[in-house]
Amino acid sequence: MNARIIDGKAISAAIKTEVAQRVHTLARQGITPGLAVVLVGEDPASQVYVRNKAAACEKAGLHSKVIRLASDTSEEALLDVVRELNNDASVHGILVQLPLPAQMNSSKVIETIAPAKDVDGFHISNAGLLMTGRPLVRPCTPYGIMKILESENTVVRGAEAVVVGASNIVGKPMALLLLAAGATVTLCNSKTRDLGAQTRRADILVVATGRPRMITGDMIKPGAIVIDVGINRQADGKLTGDVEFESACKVAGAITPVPGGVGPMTIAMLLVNTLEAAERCVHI
Ligand SMILES: Nc1nc(=O)c2c([nH]1)NC[C@@H]1CN(c3ccc(C(=O)N[C@@H](CCC(=O)O)C(=O)O)cc3)C=[N+]21
Repeated sequence: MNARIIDGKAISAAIKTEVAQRVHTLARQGITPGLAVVLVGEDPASQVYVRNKAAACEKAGLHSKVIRLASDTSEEALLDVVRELNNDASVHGILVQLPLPAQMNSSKVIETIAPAKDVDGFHISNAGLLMTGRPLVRPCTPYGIMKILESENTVVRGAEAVVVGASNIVGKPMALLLLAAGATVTLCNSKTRDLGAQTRRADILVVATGRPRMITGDMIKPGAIVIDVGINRQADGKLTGDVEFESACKVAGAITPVPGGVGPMTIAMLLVNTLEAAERCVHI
């Protein structure tokens, strides 16, 4: 058997087209959705992501600005920038690129962002709303994965879903979104005993560990849908996921590639979250 390769670029393009239409509708009411991305330091990977986000905004008709701060910026100076953006009516979404330099307390920075402008969905208030089943802003990567499942017509209700990796950014919100959609969810972490025994039960397997190729074909249930969140740069410069693609393809029913899978969806959902933050300004 050979897995169907899920085209995250195509799914994200369709979402971005829909965003562009809704941006056009808002424009008639005199509102242009605005995203502010704050980048502290010169991490080259972060620079690439930030450029991609800005380009995607421009293409969909959103306004975006990037605020670049030196890597030795103090936490208080960054908090001042965030507070200023909170008070800026032209800014509907604020994203502080992670990871932050060591002198910064990321939680404190995230908790300073106004929850309604927290388009990453990382603020404790958005995390709490998601946990209690009335989400406001959903984290972009898990939200994008739900859109992939929808686009693949995957039956989530009643399915066995296994999430590997329990981060606040991907694993935990992913588990909550799958649970809300009716899946039976197992959330694995780095201490999980016999990981393969867990992953082999999964109809839906989401892997977000940051460990290149750790999930191999023998750990996958035949016919499963496999979602690879990993983006690992190899020595040869190429990207690889957290799933060993070649062996996984022989067992899975469908699989997301890296690149071209989850990554583009994250950006598309960032646009959706920013658009919806702007739409909420009209409705209240
Ligand atoms: N506050 C915050 N929010 C984030 O959402 C956030 C962050 N910090 N820090 C870094 C990670 C990483 N991230 C990616 C987004 C898109 C791609 C993406 O579009 N990837 C393409 C190509 C990537 C390439 O070629 O380098 C793909 O997978 O096809 C990747 C990674 C968002 N992040």
